[in-house]
Amino acid sequence: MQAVKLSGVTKTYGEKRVVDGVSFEVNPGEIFALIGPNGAGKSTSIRMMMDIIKPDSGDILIMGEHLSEKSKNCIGYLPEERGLYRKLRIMDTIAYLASLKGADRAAAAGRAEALLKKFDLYDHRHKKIEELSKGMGQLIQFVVTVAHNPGLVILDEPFAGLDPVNSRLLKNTIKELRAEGKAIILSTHRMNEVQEMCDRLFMINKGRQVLYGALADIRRQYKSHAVIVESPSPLPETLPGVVGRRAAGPGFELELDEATEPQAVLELLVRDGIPLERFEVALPSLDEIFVRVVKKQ
Ligand SMILES: Nc1ncnc2c1ncn2[C@@H]1O[C@H](COP(=O)(O)OP(=O)(O)OP(=O)(O)O)[C@@H](O)[C@H]1O
Repeated sequence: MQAVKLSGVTKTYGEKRVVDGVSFEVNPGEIFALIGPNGAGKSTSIRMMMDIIKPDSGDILIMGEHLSEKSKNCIGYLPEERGLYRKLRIMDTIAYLASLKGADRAAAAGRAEALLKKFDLYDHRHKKIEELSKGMGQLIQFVVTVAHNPGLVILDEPFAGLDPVNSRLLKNTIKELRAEGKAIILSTHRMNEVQEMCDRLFMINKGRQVLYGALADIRRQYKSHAVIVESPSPLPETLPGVVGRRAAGPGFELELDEATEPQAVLELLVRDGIPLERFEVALPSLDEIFVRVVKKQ
Protein backbone atom coordinates (compact mmCIF):
# COMPACT_ATOMS: atom_id res chain seq x y z
CA MET A 1 0.00 0.00 0.00
CA GLN A 2 1.24 3.49 -0.85
CA ALA A 3 1.86 5.87 2.04
CA VAL A 4 0.43 8.72 -0.05
CA LYS A 5 -1.69 8.70 -3.18
CA LEU A 6 -2.79 11.95 -4.81
CA SER A 7 -5.16 11.64 -7.76
CA GLY A 8 -6.01 14.65 -9.91
CA VAL A 9 -5.77 17.12 -7.04
CA THR A 10 -6.69 20.71 -7.86
CA LYS A 11 -6.77 23.87 -5.75
CA THR A 12 -7.77 27.33 -6.92
CA TYR A 13 -7.32 30.61 -5.08
CA GLY A 14 -9.48 33.29 -6.67
CA GLU A 15 -8.81 33.03 -10.40
CA LYS A 16 -5.53 31.22 -9.97
CA ARG A 17 -5.25 27.44 -10.15
CA VAL A 18 -2.25 26.93 -7.88
CA VAL A 19 -2.38 23.11 -7.95
CA ASP A 20 -3.66 21.72 -11.22
CA GLY A 21 -4.53 18.04 -11.57
CA VAL A 22 -1.60 16.73 -9.56
CA SER A 23 -1.22 12.95 -9.13
CA PHE A 24 1.61 11.06 -7.47
CA GLU A 25 2.31 8.21 -5.10
CA VAL A 26 4.82 7.87 -2.30
CA ASN A 27 5.88 4.43 -1.09
CA PRO A 28 7.06 3.18 2.30
CA GLY A 29 10.84 2.97 2.50
CA GLU A 30 11.59 5.78 0.08
CA ILE A 31 12.70 9.37 0.21
CA PHE A 32 10.46 11.27 -2.18
CA ALA A 33 11.38 14.82 -3.10
CA LEU A 34 8.74 17.42 -3.84
CA ILE A 35 10.51 20.19 -5.70
CA GLY A 36 9.69 23.23 -7.78
CA PRO A 37 10.33 26.96 -8.05
CA ASN A 38 8.97 29.50 -5.56
CA GLY A 39 5.21 29.68 -5.72
CA ALA A 40 4.94 26.42 -7.71
CA GLY A 41 2.41 24.82 -5.37
CA LYS A 42 4.51 22.59 -3.09
CA SER A 43 3.31 23.93 0.26
CA THR A 44 -0.28 24.02 -0.97
CA SER A 45 0.03 20.35 -1.97
CA ILE A 46 1.50 19.46 1.43
CA ARG A 47 -1.23 21.42 3.25
CA MET A 48 -3.84 19.43 1.34
CA MET A 49 -2.12 16.14 2.25
CA MET A 50 -2.22 17.27 5.88
CA ASP A 51 -5.90 18.21 5.53
CA ILE A 52 -5.08 21.76 6.60
CA ILE A 53 -6.84 22.96 3.44
CA LYS A 54 -9.27 21.06 1.22
CA PRO A 55 -8.71 20.43 -2.48
CA ASP A 56 -11.40 21.68 -4.87
CA SER A 57 -11.30 18.34 -6.64
CA GLY A 58 -9.30 15.13 -6.72
CA ASP A 59 -8.59 12.56 -4.07
CA ILE A 60 -5.92 12.14 -1.39
CA LEU A 61 -5.27 8.86 0.41
CA ILE A 62 -2.83 8.55 3.29
CA MET A 63 -1.91 4.94 4.16
CA GLY A 64 -4.83 3.88 1.96
CA GLU A 65 -7.45 6.01 3.73
CA HIS A 66 -8.87 9.48 3.65
CA LEU A 67 -7.27 11.44 6.42
CA SER A 68 -9.13 11.38 9.73
CA GLU A 69 -8.20 12.82 13.11
CA LYS A 70 -6.94 9.36 14.06
CA SER A 71 -4.95 8.66 10.92
CA LYS A 72 -3.32 12.09 11.17
CA ASN A 73 -1.26 10.56 13.96
CA CYS A 74 0.60 8.41 11.43
CA ILE A 75 2.11 11.59 9.95
CA GLY A 76 5.08 13.54 11.24
CA TYR A 77 5.11 17.00 9.70
CA LEU A 78 7.92 19.50 9.94
CA PRO A 79 6.41 22.69 8.51
CA GLU A 80 8.44 25.43 6.91
CA GLU A 81 7.22 27.85 9.56
CA ARG A 82 8.81 26.56 12.75
CA GLY A 83 7.32 27.11 16.15
CA LEU A 84 7.63 25.44 19.55
CA TYR A 85 6.52 26.70 22.95
CA ARG A 86 9.58 28.72 23.87
CA LYS A 87 9.01 28.58 27.64
CA LEU A 88 8.59 24.78 27.76
CA ARG A 89 11.45 22.42 28.48
CA ILE A 90 12.65 20.19 25.65
CA MET A 91 11.70 16.77 27.02
CA ASP A 92 8.35 18.09 28.28
CA THR A 93 7.62 19.53 24.84
CA ILE A 94 8.50 16.27 23.11
CA ALA A 95 6.49 14.09 25.50
CA TYR A 96 3.50 16.44 25.43
CA LEU A 97 3.34 16.71 21.63
CA ALA A 98 3.86 12.94 21.21
CA SER A 99 0.99 12.26 23.62
CA LEU A 100 -1.22 14.60 21.56
CA LYS A 101 -0.42 12.30 18.64
CA GLY A 102 -1.62 9.31 20.64
CA ALA A 103 1.85 7.90 21.25
CA ASP A 104 2.97 6.11 24.36
CA ARG A 105 4.86 8.78 26.35
CA ALA A 106 7.65 6.45 27.49
CA ALA A 107 8.22 5.04 24.00
CA ALA A 108 8.25 8.54 22.49
CA ALA A 109 10.66 9.74 25.18
CA GLY A 110 12.95 6.77 24.44
CA ARG A 111 13.00 7.55 20.73
CA ALA A 112 13.54 11.24 21.42
CA GLU A 113 16.41 10.60 23.81
CA ALA A 114 18.19 8.40 21.27
CA LEU A 115 17.87 11.18 18.68
CA LEU A 116 18.99 13.87 21.13
CA LYS A 117 22.11 11.81 21.82
CA LYS A 118 22.73 11.47 18.10
CA PHE A 119 22.43 15.24 17.64
CA ASP A 120 24.64 15.86 20.69
CA LEU A 121 21.75 17.64 22.43
CA TYR A 122 21.15 15.16 25.22
CA ASP A 123 22.83 17.34 27.85
CA HIS A 124 20.43 20.15 26.94
CA ARG A 125 17.29 18.06 27.33
CA HIS A 126 16.05 19.85 30.45
CA LYS A 127 16.59 23.33 29.00
CA LYS A 128 13.82 25.58 27.78
CA ILE A 129 13.44 25.92 24.01
CA GLU A 130 14.22 29.65 24.28
CA GLU A 131 17.67 28.80 25.65
CA LEU A 132 18.67 27.05 22.41
CA SER A 133 20.28 28.42 19.26
CA LYS A 134 18.23 28.52 16.05
CA GLY A 135 19.92 25.41 14.62
CA MET A 136 19.48 23.50 17.88
CA GLY A 137 15.81 24.49 17.96
CA GLN A 138 15.51 23.23 14.41
CA LEU A 139 16.86 19.82 15.38
CA ILE A 140 14.51 19.67 18.37
CA GLN A 141 11.61 20.35 16.04
CA PHE A 142 12.75 17.42 13.89
CA VAL A 143 12.84 15.21 17.01
CA VAL A 144 9.29 16.36 17.83
CA THR A 145 8.26 15.49 14.26
CA VAL A 146 9.34 11.85 14.49
CA ALA A 147 9.16 11.03 18.24
CA HIS A 148 5.69 9.46 17.89
CA ASN A 149 7.09 7.04 15.29
CA PRO A 150 5.01 8.10 12.27
CA GLY A 151 4.93 5.97 9.13
CA LEU A 152 4.89 9.08 6.92
CA VAL A 153 7.31 11.93 7.55
CA ILE A 154 6.88 15.22 5.67
CA LEU A 155 9.84 17.57 5.92
CA ASP A 156 9.62 21.10 4.53
CA GLU A 157 13.12 22.62 4.17
CA PRO A 158 14.56 20.53 7.03
CA PHE A 159 18.16 21.68 6.47
CA ALA A 160 17.50 25.43 6.63
CA GLY A 161 19.66 27.00 9.31
CA LEU A 162 21.79 23.93 9.99
CA ASP A 163 25.59 23.91 9.84
CA PRO A 164 27.29 21.26 7.65
CA VAL A 165 27.90 18.89 10.58
CA ASN A 166 24.28 18.97 11.73
CA SER A 167 23.02 18.81 8.14
CA ARG A 168 24.97 15.59 7.72
CA LEU A 169 23.67 14.17 11.00
CA LEU A 170 20.12 14.99 9.96
CA LYS A 171 20.63 13.48 6.50
CA ASN A 172 21.91 10.25 8.01
CA THR A 173 18.97 10.16 10.40
CA ILE A 174 16.50 10.64 7.55
CA LYS A 175 18.19 7.80 5.65
CA GLU A 176 17.84 5.60 8.75
CA LEU A 177 14.12 6.38 8.84
CA ARG A 178 13.94 5.22 5.23
CA ALA A 179 15.75 2.00 6.18
CA GLU A 180 13.11 1.49 8.90
CA GLY A 181 10.48 1.59 6.12
CA LYS A 182 9.11 5.08 6.69
CA ALA A 183 7.86 7.06 3.72
CA ILE A 184 9.61 10.42 3.63
CA ILE A 185 8.56 13.47 1.65
CA LEU A 186 11.30 16.02 1.38
CA SER A 187 10.47 19.49 0.09
CA THR A 188 13.52 21.65 -0.43
CA HIS A 189 15.20 24.05 -2.83
CA ARG A 190 18.60 22.47 -2.21
CA MET A 191 19.00 20.29 -5.27
CA ASN A 192 22.34 18.84 -4.17
CA GLU A 193 20.61 17.44 -1.09
CA VAL A 194 17.78 16.01 -3.17
CA GLN A 195 20.28 14.47 -5.56
CA GLU A 196 22.20 12.92 -2.69
CA MET A 197 19.22 11.54 -0.81
CA CYS A 198 16.06 10.99 -2.79
CA ASP A 199 14.91 7.87 -4.61
CA ARG A 200 12.08 9.44 -6.60
CA LEU A 201 10.83 12.94 -7.12
CA PHE A 202 7.95 15.05 -8.29
CA MET A 203 8.64 18.47 -9.72
CA ILE A 204 5.79 20.94 -9.88
CA ASN A 205 5.80 24.22 -11.79
CA LYS A 206 2.87 26.62 -11.99
CA GLY A 207 0.73 24.02 -10.26
CA ARG A 208 1.44 21.25 -12.76
CA GLN A 209 3.63 18.17 -12.94
CA VAL A 210 6.80 18.71 -14.94
CA LEU A 211 8.93 15.78 -13.70
CA TYR A 212 7.92 12.59 -11.93
CA GLY A 213 9.85 9.39 -11.42
CA ALA A 214 13.08 7.83 -10.21
CA LEU A 215 15.93 10.31 -9.88
CA ALA A 216 18.29 8.01 -11.80
CA ASP A 217 15.81 7.69 -14.70
CA ILE A 218 15.23 11.44 -14.84
CA ARG A 219 18.98 12.14 -14.93
CA ARG A 220 19.42 9.61 -17.74
CA GLN A 221 16.49 11.10 -19.62
CA TYR A 222 18.13 14.55 -19.52
CA LYS A 223 21.65 13.37 -20.24
CA SER A 224 23.62 15.34 -22.76
CA HIS A 225 25.63 13.61 -25.44
CA ALA A 226 28.91 13.72 -23.55
CA VAL A 227 31.33 11.65 -21.50
CA ILE A 228 33.52 12.41 -18.49
CA VAL A 229 37.11 11.20 -18.83
CA GLU A 230 39.91 11.30 -16.27
CA SER A 231 43.40 10.15 -17.09
CA PRO A 232 46.88 10.80 -15.66
CA SER A 233 48.07 11.16 -19.30
CA PRO A 234 47.14 13.99 -21.67
CA LEU A 235 44.20 13.15 -23.92
CA PRO A 236 44.73 13.29 -27.72
CA GLU A 237 44.13 16.80 -29.11
CA THR A 238 41.49 15.45 -31.47
CA LEU A 239 39.36 12.34 -31.36
CA PRO A 240 36.94 11.28 -34.09
CA GLY A 241 33.38 12.07 -33.06
CA VAL A 242 34.40 14.48 -30.27
CA VAL A 243 33.25 18.01 -31.06
CA GLY A 244 34.00 19.82 -27.81
CA ARG A 245 35.96 19.56 -24.61
CA ARG A 246 35.83 21.38 -21.29
CA ALA A 247 37.52 20.87 -17.94
CA ALA A 248 35.33 18.92 -15.50
CA GLY A 249 36.92 18.50 -12.07
CA PRO A 250 40.26 16.72 -12.46
CA GLY A 251 39.28 15.49 -15.95
CA PHE A 252 37.39 16.57 -19.04
CA GLU A 253 33.87 16.48 -20.36
CA LEU A 254 33.98 15.50 -24.02
CA GLU A 255 31.00 16.49 -26.11
CA LEU A 256 30.18 13.95 -28.83
CA ASP A 257 28.55 14.47 -32.19
CA GLU A 258 25.14 12.92 -32.76
CA ALA A 259 26.51 9.85 -34.55
CA THR A 260 29.11 8.92 -31.93
CA GLU A 261 28.30 6.64 -29.02
CA PRO A 262 30.30 6.78 -25.73
CA GLN A 263 31.45 3.20 -26.35
CA ALA A 264 33.24 4.29 -29.56
CA VAL A 265 35.19 6.99 -27.68
CA LEU A 266 36.15 4.49 -25.00
CA GLU A 267 37.45 2.11 -27.65
CA LEU A 268 39.51 4.90 -29.26
CA LEU A 269 41.09 5.86 -25.95
CA VAL A 270 41.92 2.25 -25.11
CA ARG A 271 43.32 1.71 -28.60
CA ASP A 272 45.59 4.75 -28.14
CA GLY A 273 46.84 3.27 -24.85
CA ILE A 274 45.43 6.14 -22.70
CA PRO A 275 45.27 4.95 -19.08
CA LEU A 276 41.80 5.71 -17.70
CA GLU A 277 40.94 6.51 -14.11
CA ARG A 278 37.35 7.42 -14.93
CA PHE A 279 35.12 7.09 -17.95
CA GLU A 280 31.39 7.65 -17.71
CA VAL A 281 28.44 9.05 -19.56
CA ALA A 282 27.95 12.63 -18.34
CA LEU A 283 24.71 12.97 -16.41
CA PRO A 284 23.36 16.42 -15.62
CA SER A 285 22.99 17.42 -11.99
CA LEU A 286 19.45 17.80 -10.69
CA ASP A 287 20.23 21.49 -10.34
CA GLU A 288 20.94 21.72 -14.09
CA ILE A 289 17.78 19.75 -14.91
CA PHE A 290 15.70 22.01 -12.64
CA VAL A 291 16.96 25.16 -14.38
CA ARG A 292 16.49 23.62 -17.84
CA VAL A 293 12.92 22.56 -17.10
CA VAL A 294 11.91 25.90 -15.60
CA LYS A 295 13.51 27.89 -18.44
CA LYS A 296 11.78 25.75 -21.06
CA GLN A 297 8.43 26.54 -19.46
N1 LIG B 1 -3.95 31.28 1.15
C1 LIG B 1 -3.64 31.65 -0.10
N2 LIG B 1 -4.40 32.55 -0.75
C2 LIG B 1 -4.12 32.93 -2.02
N3 LIG B 1 -3.08 32.46 -2.72
C3 LIG B 1 -2.29 31.57 -2.13
C4 LIG B 1 -2.50 31.12 -0.79
N4 LIG B 1 -1.54 30.22 -0.46
C5 LIG B 1 -0.74 30.13 -1.55
N5 LIG B 1 -1.18 30.94 -2.54
C6 LIG B 1 -0.58 31.07 -3.88
O1 LIG B 1 -0.45 29.78 -4.41
C7 LIG B 1 0.74 29.66 -5.16
C8 LIG B 1 1.51 28.46 -4.67
O2 LIG B 1 1.98 28.72 -3.36
P1 LIG B 1 2.78 27.65 -2.50
O3 LIG B 1 3.00 28.25 -1.15
O4 LIG B 1 2.10 26.35 -2.59
O5 LIG B 1 4.15 27.57 -3.32
P2 LIG B 1 5.50 26.82 -2.98
O6 LIG B 1 5.81 25.94 -4.14
O7 LIG B 1 5.42 26.17 -1.65
O8 LIG B 1 6.52 28.03 -2.96
P3 LIG B 1 7.86 28.34 -2.10
O9 LIG B 1 8.94 27.49 -2.70
O10 LIG B 1 8.09 29.79 -2.38
O11 LIG B 1 7.57 28.03 -0.66
C9 LIG B 1 1.46 30.98 -5.05
O12 LIG B 1 1.18 31.73 -6.20
C10 LIG B 1 0.81 31.63 -3.84
O13 LIG B 1 0.82 33.02 -3.97
